[in-house]
Amino acid sequence: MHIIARRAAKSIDSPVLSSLCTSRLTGSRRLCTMANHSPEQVFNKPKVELHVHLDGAIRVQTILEVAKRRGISLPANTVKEMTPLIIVREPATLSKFLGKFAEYMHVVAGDREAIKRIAFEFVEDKAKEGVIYVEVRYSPHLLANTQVDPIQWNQEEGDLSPDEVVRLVNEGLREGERAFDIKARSILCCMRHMPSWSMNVVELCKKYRDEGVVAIDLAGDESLNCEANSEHRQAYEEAERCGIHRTVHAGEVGPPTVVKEAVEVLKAERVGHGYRTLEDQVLYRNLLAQDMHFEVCPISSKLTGACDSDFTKHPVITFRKDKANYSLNTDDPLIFNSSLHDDYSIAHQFMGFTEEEFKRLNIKSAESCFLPEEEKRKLLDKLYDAYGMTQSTAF
Ligand SMILES: O=c1[nH]cnc2c1ncn2[C@@H]1O[C@H](CO)[C@@H](O)[C@H]1O
Repeated sequence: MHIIARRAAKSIDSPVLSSLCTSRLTGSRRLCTMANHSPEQVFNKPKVELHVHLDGAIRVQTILEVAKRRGISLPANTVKEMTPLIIVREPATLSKFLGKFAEYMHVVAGDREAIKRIAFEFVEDKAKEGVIYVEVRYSPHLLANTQVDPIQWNQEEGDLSPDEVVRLVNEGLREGERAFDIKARSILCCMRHMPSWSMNVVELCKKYRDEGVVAIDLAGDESLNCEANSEHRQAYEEAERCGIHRTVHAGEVGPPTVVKEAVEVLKAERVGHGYRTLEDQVLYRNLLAQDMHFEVCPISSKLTGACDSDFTKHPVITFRKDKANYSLNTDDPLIFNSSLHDDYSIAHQFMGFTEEEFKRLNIKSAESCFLPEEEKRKLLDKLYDAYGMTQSTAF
């Protein structure tokens, strides 16, 4: 099998793989040993990532440096001491996981330099993982300290608006693209518990659609609000009216009705996670027939408690068997202490993914990305080329 490229890689000693594998809740020992000691990297080829949160993908070192510069005291001063305070090691709940953002968001929120920096460094980190196209998402309101009600993370009112946050992230991503030769676009998140922000989110999507913002998302705790509030619905209606692309976190921990609503009411073109779709076979078959894209995040789904902690029972195995349209993504690599290589390794080692399937899912990801058609075509050509395929031999 040619799937494994022999190369020294970060994933070799990946803390997440060893912690996931030594967990009593995970699969077999043989696979664990392989994950811990294998000097090999799964699928060392260009990749596309569609579901990753900017504020869940910050470097711990950056958090420490920004805190120091701003005179913000943290409970730890080194990466080694700070990391355990931020990460989730064992399967928890989505609500508990979301609480982890409070450990560090106050450090970067409201700070222009930090926001631009995290966007730039994000692109560098993705380039190192072999990602050639990424769509990164965040809530501008969670990083602002004015023109947002309520101001988050106990910040004092300042002068950084959600609008300026978007401009700063755009700049950081653009500089990252130039420096690391990959393409990065962004998705702006509405938050389930903050419907009053949503119209502003869609307005920002419209304003910055020519500067790298490609879509709107609805994130946050689906377990608390199963039905989208009318303000979210209005924002999505406006997005559709203006041709802004749409994705929605749905069926991660919420029931299949959330997925149905996302697709039928919010007119989502992709589903964030979507695991619980499988509980409604009629809905699932319909979505398969529509070639709906599922943004799957394996490690995340275990640590948020969204899926069974045994990876050999993961819904993406069914997606693969059914030749569904899905991507593999990290979601929040900071909090899961993971990398995209780790997610691919899990898919390979516990779910039997082959090189053929990795190629197929990356091509489906590119087809489902929110780039304009011509740019999408170029991205697809790059992948076909890197995978030694012509379009006629495509899946
Ligand atoms: O897996 C997830 N499910 C739902 N919401 C999430 C997940 N990961 C992050 N966020 C939420 O999205 C916000 C904007 O990036 C994050 O601040 C977090 O609250």
